Amino acid sequence: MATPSLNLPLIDLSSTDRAATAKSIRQACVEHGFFYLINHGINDFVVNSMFRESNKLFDLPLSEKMKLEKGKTNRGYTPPYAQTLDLSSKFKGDLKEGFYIGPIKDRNSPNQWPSKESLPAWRETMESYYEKTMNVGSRLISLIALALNLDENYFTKIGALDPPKAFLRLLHYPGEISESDKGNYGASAHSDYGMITLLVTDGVPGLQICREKDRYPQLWEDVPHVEGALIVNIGDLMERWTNCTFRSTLHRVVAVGKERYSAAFFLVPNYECVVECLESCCSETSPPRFPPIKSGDYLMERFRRSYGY
Ligand SMILES: O=C(O)CCC(=O)C(=O)O
Ligand SMILES: [Fe+2]
Repeated sequence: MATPSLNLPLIDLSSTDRAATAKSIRQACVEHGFFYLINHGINDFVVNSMFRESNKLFDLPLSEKMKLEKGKTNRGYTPPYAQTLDLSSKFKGDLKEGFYIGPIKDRNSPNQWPSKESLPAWRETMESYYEKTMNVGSRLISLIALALNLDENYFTKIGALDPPKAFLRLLHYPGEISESDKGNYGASAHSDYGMITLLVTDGVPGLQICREKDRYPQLWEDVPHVEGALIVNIGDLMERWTNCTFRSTLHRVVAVGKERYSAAFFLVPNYECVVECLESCCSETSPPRFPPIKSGDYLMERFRRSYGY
């Protein structure tokens, strides 16, 4: 049976009617946990430059990339099979390789960069993409606060974005796969861990979502490419904050026999921030479903399990 395709909502970040935009965001997050963001202001040149440099990094020999291997602070290169997003997967790991870039100004945990000799424009290009996406993410978070009937600066005021914490993960999925990897995934089924994720892809298909995670059998639907749009999805900590009013939707990347590049920007709450049910999302009849948890504790545990350490 062919996989159905979805018509996810389109949210226009340039709209001056913030109340109407917040309303559309609320509907998208309640119904899908995924939407397209258009008119976000990150121009094609910035996105294309990011992909061009990302391509160059993944083209380096494995031995070169392994010199930049990610440590426990989550910055640097992750080879194929390093992570298994679906903890029930029978394969030795997901097919993707990746590269994490953390907060640019974080002096305690510096990023790793390829040498200027091998990739002279790399760092500058990635820092520029990171800053621009962070800016879009912050604007979106204030609209999400409005969508939750909160003050637009709510998440900044409670320290979730102070200082902002986000990881840009460049991803590369192989085209051809070996016999033993038949049935394996580029990225196996998972939901993201943080507040929101802002994703761009090179247009090669593969991303699918499953809206009802508890339904059996699961129904997976293709997320079509929309030129120029970012794909935004809600993460698990936002789902906890909203007492499941907003959905953190299960998704995966299937192997389509074609090489694929994407870049996921994970906006996560500052590690010191305590995530607990928002007042606007609980009532006597709908009490909090999760106990309060420190963002850093939650995220470290999720990372640890997916990387098997
Ligand atoms: O590459 C994609 O389209 C999705 C990646 C993803 O879901 C992730 O890295 O969390
Ligand atoms: Fe994801």
